[in-house]
Amino acid sequence: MPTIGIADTTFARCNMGAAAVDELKQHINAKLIRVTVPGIKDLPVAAKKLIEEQNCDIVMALGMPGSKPQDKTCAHEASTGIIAAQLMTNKHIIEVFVHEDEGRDDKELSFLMDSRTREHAKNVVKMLQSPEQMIKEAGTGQREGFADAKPLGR
Ligand SMILES: Cc1nc2c(=O)[nH]c(=O)nc-2n(C[C@H](O)[C@H](O)[C@H](O)CO)c1C
Repeated sequence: MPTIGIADTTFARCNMGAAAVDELKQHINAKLIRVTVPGIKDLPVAAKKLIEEQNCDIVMALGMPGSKPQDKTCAHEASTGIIAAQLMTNKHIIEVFVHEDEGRDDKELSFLMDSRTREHAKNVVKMLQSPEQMIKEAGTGQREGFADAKPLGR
């Protein structure tokens, strides 16, 4: 049985961790280990600890960068840290970030945070259980949250 780590933040304005747990439970029989940290810059070490200390096979790193310039910088730093943690551990850490200004209003932001989390949870299940399905979807313009892009058909 695989072990999946879920790391989320208190900074986010929706409970992304709960959405991930709910979606994963619908699709996979796995041990789920959840941690919550203050913000996205705390996610890299949280994910690394889930992999190294809790033996997670894969981790979802969930967060909401705010809309201010300093939040954008923070998001870039957090992403760099998450990539470094992946390289250090040789495990995937699926970064699920929803920028606060991606939604036109609170309703759309809430929808996006939930739907992007859930669609990436399904990606995690596929990556663990049926990587061949990911290959089938290569180049199909998949987008998590909003509508998929149109494939170019070549
Ligand atoms: C400026 C800033 N912006 C964000 C953000 O947009 N989203 C987020 O989740 N967290 C932010 N933080 C907090 C940091 O990620 C971190 O939690 C603190 O610096 C403590 O390590 C900070 C400090």
